[in-house]
Amino acid sequence: MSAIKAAIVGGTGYTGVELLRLLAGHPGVEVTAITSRAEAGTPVSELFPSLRGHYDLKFCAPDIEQLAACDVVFFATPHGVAQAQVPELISRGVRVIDLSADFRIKDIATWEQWYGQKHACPELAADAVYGLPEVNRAQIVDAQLLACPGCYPTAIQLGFIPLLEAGLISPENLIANAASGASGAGRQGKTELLFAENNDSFRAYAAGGHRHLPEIEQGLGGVHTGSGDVRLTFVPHLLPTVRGIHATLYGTLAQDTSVEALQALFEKRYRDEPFVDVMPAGSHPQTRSVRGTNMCRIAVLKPQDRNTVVVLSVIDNLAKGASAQAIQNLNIMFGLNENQGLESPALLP
Ligand SMILES: NC(=O)C1=CN([C@@H]2O[C@H](COP(=O)(O)OP(=O)(O)OC[C@H]3O[C@@H](n4cnc5c(N)ncnc54)[C@H](OP(=O)(O)O)[C@@H]3O)[C@@H](O)[C@H]2O)C=CC1
Ligand SMILES: CC(=O)N[C@@H](CCC(=O)OP(=O)(O)O)C(=O)O
Repeated sequence: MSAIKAAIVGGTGYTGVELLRLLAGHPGVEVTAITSRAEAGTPVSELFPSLRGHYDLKFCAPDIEQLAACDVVFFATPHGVAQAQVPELISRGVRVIDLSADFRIKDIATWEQWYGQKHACPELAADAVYGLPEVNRAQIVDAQLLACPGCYPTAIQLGFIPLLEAGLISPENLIANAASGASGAGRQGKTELLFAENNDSFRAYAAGGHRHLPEIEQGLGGVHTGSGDVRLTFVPHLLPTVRGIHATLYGTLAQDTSVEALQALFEKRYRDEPFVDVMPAGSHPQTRSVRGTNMCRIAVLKPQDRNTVVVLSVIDNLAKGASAQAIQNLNIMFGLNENQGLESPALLP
C-alpha cells in the first residue's frame, strides 16, 4: 500500500510540531505539506533542529489546491480556522482531522456561546465524528471529518466512563480537578505563561467556567446509564511543567461498592484498549509515566468509609490529549494497525 499523503495546517504550533515528531516514525504516512503563514519559506529543520534529517519540507502558506491533493489534512490551528477551510476540502473528498474545538460540540448555540463567535458550517459539525476511540471506534472508521477531543476532556472522560456506563455514580455531582502543563496553552507569548510567572508556583484558573465543560458533559451524557443529566464541576489548574495533565476525579457512589469491584470494573472496561492502562490497585500515576506517548494511565481508589470514588487519570496533553490521539484516529480511519507510529514508551526521567 502506498503511503497516505498528509498535510498539517498550523505546523509551527506545539500540536503541529508534535504531529511532525510522531509522524517521522510512522511508516504509513508521508507529510507532503506543512503550513505556517509567519514562517512560509523556512525549512522545517531550521526552525526545529530536533527534526533535522527527518523532513526536507519548508513551511508554506495554506493553499487549498495543495491541501486538496492530500488524502488527509490535519488542522492544528486555533478554533475558528478549520471551519473556514473544511467545507471545500470535504466537498473534494479529502478526509480531515481537526485538533481544534471547531467540530466537537453538536449543539451549535452552545459552541457559539463558549467560543464567542458564529459557527461557519453547523451542518458539518452535525456530521463530524468525535474522535475518542474508546467510545466511538466504529464510527471513526468511516469518518470524513474527525473532531479530536480536547486535552482535559480526554483525561476526564476516560476516568469517568466506566463508572457512568455501569450506573455506579450519580451523574449530577461529578467533580474534576485537573492540572495541565503550560504547553496546553499553545506556543504563544503571553505574560501569564512566562517561566518567571509560573515556575515554582501552582494556581487554578477559569474556575468560574472553562470551555471544555460543555464538551465533557456532552461526552459523558452519551455514555451514562440511569436517570439525570451529567453535571460536572470542573476546575483546571496550571502545572509548572511543559507537558502533562493530571486529573483527580470524584464521584458519589450510588450504592456501596468495594474497591476491588471498582478495580475489576475498570480492568474489564479497558482490557482491549491499547492506550488505556489501568494501574494496579493503590497506584498513583505520574504525568511523567506518559510523557510523549498516547497512553492514558488510570488508577481507581476509594477513600476508607466514604461513598466516594476517586479516579486519577494522567495523559500527555500534546499526545493522547491532541496529536498522538489524532494519529490513533488516522490509523483507525485508514485501516492501519491502531498502534502504528505510537509504540515508543515514555521519556524518563
Ligand atoms: N496545546 C495543547 O495541549 C492542545 C491544543 N489543542 C488545540 O489544537 C489547536 C492547536 O493548538 P497549539 O498547537 O497549542 O496552538 P499554537 O498556538 O501553538 O499554534 C497554532 C498554529 O496555527 C497556525 N495558525 C494560527 N492562525 C492561523 C490561521 N488563521 N490560518 C492558518 N494557520 C493558522 C500558526 O501558524 P501561523 O500563524 O504562522 O500560520 C501555528 O502554527 C488549538 O485549537 C488548540 O486548542 C488541543 C488539545 C491540546
Ligand atoms: C494550560 C492551558 O491553558 N490549557 C488550555 C487547554 C485548552 C486546549 O488546548 O484545548 P482546546 O483544543 O479545546 O482549545 C486552556 O485551558 O485553555
